[in-house]
Amino acid sequence: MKLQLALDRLTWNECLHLVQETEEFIDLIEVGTGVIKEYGMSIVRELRKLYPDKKIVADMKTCDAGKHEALQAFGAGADITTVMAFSSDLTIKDTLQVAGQTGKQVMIDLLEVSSRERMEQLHELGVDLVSLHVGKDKQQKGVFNTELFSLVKGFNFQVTVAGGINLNTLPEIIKEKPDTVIVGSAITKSENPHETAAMMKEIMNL
Ligand SMILES: O=C(CO)[C@H](O)[C@H](O)COP(=O)(O)O
Repeated sequence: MKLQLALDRLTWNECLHLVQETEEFIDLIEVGTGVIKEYGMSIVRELRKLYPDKKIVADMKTCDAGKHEALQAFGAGADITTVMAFSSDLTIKDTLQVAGQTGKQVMIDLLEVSSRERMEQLHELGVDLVSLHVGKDKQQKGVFNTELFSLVKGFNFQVTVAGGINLNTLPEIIKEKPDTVIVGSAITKSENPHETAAMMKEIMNL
């Protein structure tokens, strides 16, 4: 099971510092949407240069102009780009095509999507990687709940999970055996990100 560090609502230097602090425990670095809006592809390029062997996710949250945005993310060195599940099928197809041509991957963000019918359609489109996600704003009403896994049960997707996951909720989540757990604030706002990331990785390896 992999640990993905989400870098959100942080400055450039904070991002670099946090990756440096947690490097040995994280499998993927996610450059968050807000960080991309602030610094563009430059910070993806910088992280690629600093961490040539780490997988990098550009959380583009693409919902249109799929080809262009996928080329942007992959061109900057990202291994994975994110596309919203509610996007047009054409957007999803285009990004999957670019990923296929470049040997990269598309992660479909299931934020606010709860229909099994859409899961069928995503499967038909050739999607293989999805993210069960409770958004930052909605976390005011509760963080990631394992009931969400029922949405993807029976599909052969690689599953990642995100949404306010912390040391208390992690043990229940890993029982569902997601491929990747995405953690942002619980590490980035921790007093000791190194220690928190280490503890999370240890729980995941149990
Ligand atoms: O995609 C995101 C926000 O849209 C975050 O990367 C994801 O929710 C993880 O961060 P946190 O653990 O702080 O919720």
